Amino acid sequence: MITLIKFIKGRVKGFGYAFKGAFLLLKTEPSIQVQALIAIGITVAGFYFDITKTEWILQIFAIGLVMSIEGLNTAVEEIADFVHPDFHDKIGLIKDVSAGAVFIAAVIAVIIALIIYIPYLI
Ligand SMILES: Nc1ncnc2c1ncn2[C@@H]1O[C@H](COP(=O)(O)OP(=O)(O)OP(=O)(O)O)[C@@H](O)[C@H]1O
Repeated sequence: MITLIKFIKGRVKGFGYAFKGAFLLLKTEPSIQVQALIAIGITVAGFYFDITKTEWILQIFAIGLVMSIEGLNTAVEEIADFVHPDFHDKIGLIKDVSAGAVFIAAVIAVIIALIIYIPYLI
């Protein structure tokens, strides 16, 4: 029983840290702020065009994919700047690869958006 309470307390604590991290990202990261605005815009579009349940799922998945990978990209950039604040080719490569992951997710999200909305617009 005590182990279970400890476990639950640990998870609640972990959730608190994660919530703080998400809040910090939204408060301090311009790219996440832009993505959050796009997410709001596309959500309004979803209601406007009355998209289907499956389209909502795809849309929410795409938003989550881009924003969560952007969060990880920010973490990678922070680690890179912390372990090696000076210019280094390897740090540049690490940051480029990390940004590349965001780019892939963003391209996927745009493709999903086009598949959803083009039929409503033609
Ligand atoms: N210490 C460094 N050494 C070598 N190249 C770097 C270094 N810091 C940044 N770069 C290069 O500059 C690019 C931009 O890095 P930066 O840390 O400014 O990220 P950013 O794309 O502006 O991040 P964001 O806009 O998400 O905060 C990197 O992708 C990398 O090519």
